[in-house]
Amino acid sequence: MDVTPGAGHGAASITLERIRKRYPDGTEAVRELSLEVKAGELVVLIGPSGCGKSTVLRMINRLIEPTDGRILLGDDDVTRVDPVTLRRRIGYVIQNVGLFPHQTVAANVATVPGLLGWPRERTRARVDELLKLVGLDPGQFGRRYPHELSGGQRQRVGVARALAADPVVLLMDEPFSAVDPIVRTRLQEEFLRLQAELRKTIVLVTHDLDEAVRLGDRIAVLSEGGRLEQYDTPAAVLGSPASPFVREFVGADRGIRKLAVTPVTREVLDPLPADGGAGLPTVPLGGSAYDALGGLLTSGAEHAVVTENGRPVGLLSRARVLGLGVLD
Ligand SMILES: Nc1ncnc2c1ncn2[C@@H]1O[C@H](COP(=O)(O)OP(=O)(O)OP(=O)(O)O)[C@@H](O)[C@H]1O
Repeated sequence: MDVTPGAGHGAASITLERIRKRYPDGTEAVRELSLEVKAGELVVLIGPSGCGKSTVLRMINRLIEPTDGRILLGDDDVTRVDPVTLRRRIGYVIQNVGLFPHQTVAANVATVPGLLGWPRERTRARVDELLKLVGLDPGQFGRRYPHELSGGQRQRVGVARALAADPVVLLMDEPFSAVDPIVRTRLQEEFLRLQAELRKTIVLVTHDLDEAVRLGDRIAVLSEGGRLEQYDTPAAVLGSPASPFVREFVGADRGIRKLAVTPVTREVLDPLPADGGAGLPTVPLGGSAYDALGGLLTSGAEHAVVTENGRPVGLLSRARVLGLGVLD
């Protein structure tokens, strides 16, 4: 089994082997797709509307049955596992969360532990732990009903519910798209922190390229019929699109987007001047080239001092930063 270093407890790889989905009306939603997601990896499926992203996601937890092909969770063929048992091992988060409106937040999060017959105390402790994990105070929010929450809070409850029974895989279909852009960015940041801790295997569907670039360890770009156009890191998808389709899809501003996923490394630094760069703006080593450029433009300076643990290690020029956004 393919596992990324530091994969979370029980995280399983997902292997799609030549899967196909033809709906009863003859629509070929997915013609043939093979894809491997390593244990502990966050993979984003992106592509234009109708290209089959949701169909692929729902075949993994068998809300939709594949017409052909195999899907493995770790070494288990999902088509041989009872679908209900399967879904308890897989967390699923959808756009409008799908919380039960007449149940409290705590009861919503406790859904799967309840189905699994966990003792009440264990369930209660788990619910409290998860609400804290997603940044909601259990005492304050546990007794509320979904309509008494903001959109962002509902989304967090959705994530807590999906994580409740410690699933081996998390599937997320446009999880952050129902909230406004500012809340979305904050939820994405919180989610990345959570994932750094949990290291679940996650497949996330989105329309939003910035979200894909920000969240994905790897991005799978799909075109109509679930055709895999490129499967690579965000920097590679932006920097070296594998086909005219991908080039067009990632758009004209991909150079800027590439800066956002490219760190400032020692290789691009010049030596510090004799005065140590006094008065120049500072940027951290390992920070994004995009943020470094932002710092340079805001201060109006041509150079910034790059620091590591607060100590200056070199000089970064505007030209060097812009060079990092140059594309193949
Ligand atoms: N139950 C169904 N019966 C027939 N065709 C369907 C069914 N569900 C989806 N489709 C079709 O399958 C194709 C893929 O749909 P899917 O929802 O997987 O795409 P998507 O990439 O997730 O789209 P979007 O980004 O708009 O949500 C589309 O052409 C859609 O119309």
